[in-house]
Amino acid sequence: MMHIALPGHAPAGRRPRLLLVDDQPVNIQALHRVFATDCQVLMATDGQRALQLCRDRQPDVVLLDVQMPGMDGHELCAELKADPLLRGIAVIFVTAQDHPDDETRGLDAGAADFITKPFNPTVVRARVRTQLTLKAQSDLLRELAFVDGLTGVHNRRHFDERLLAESRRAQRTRAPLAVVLADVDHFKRYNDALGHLAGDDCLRRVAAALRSCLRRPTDLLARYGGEEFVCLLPDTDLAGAIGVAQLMEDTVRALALPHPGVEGCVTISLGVSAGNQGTGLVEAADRAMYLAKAAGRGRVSWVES
Ligand SMILES: Nc1nc2c(ncn2[C@@H]2O[C@H](COP(=O)(O)OP(=O)(O)OP(=O)(O)O)[C@@H](O)[C@H]2O)c(=O)[nH]1
Repeated sequence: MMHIALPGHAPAGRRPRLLLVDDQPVNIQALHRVFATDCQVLMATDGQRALQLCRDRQPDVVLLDVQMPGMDGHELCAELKADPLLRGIAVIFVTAQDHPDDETRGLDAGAADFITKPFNPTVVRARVRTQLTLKAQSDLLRELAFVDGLTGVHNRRHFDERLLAESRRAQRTRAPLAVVLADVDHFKRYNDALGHLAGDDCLRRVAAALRSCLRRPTDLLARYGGEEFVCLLPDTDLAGAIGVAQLMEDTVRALALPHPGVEGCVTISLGVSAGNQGTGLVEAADRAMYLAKAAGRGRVSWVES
């Protein structure tokens, strides 16, 4: 078999992740042999299990049998394309049918390509490689679109998307989820005293300090707007999140950035909330942050949910 190198630039440097869906294990085995060396291969023999794997493991490409008992390939493809968190997964239908109407139906449902059985391994590899390259490029563009230009941390759009995904996960697993909001104190006075360029530099240094406080790969820091930052901490309860917030307060204070507007140094006020579902967490953290402001700034407050 001619060897075609598969792109290795999937998100976070991981190997491309492929999901094989077919109700006949023998077909899955045949495809598994083609991709086992280059890809992380996930397998499912029914549509429901495949959908769950898409939610839990976010494959880059799905090779999907059209005819399956229960949820068939078209239904699964429609489910994926209707979900904002899953619609980026490229779907390639693998089917015994080669009637143009079937192909049109599949492409209309959002499939990226079509492969007919019995398949030629070299052709399948080439087609999957094309989809993996396109997927890696669109992941890169998404990544760039999700970064804040001033500070280099994620932006609010990315936070909102991750909050939705982590909320679903927290509800499913009953794991706690925490949000920390951090706002630079008297930042208007800082800008007024030193100018906007110095203000921008201050925001960059605060962002770097906040980022240094996050240790887990699943923790997320984003610029929420202006001089406000937000952290999403999966699998973290209120006590854990208060600890992270306190470390952030200490770390920014330790920068000892002079703040002429208050005759002291730059501080942040933080609000913390935690719960089993994302809805209301940001609002609760915002309320807590205003409590920290009202209590004198440069401190952490929290609300139980
Ligand atoms: N330099 C700079 N300033 C910004 C940026 N985004 C927002 N700001 C400024 O941040 C200031 C926020 O002011 P306020 O919302 O009144 O809050 P504050 O002065 O920090 O006061 P407290 O939050 O009550 O401590 C405004 O002057 C904004 O212009 C930015 O990207 N760069």
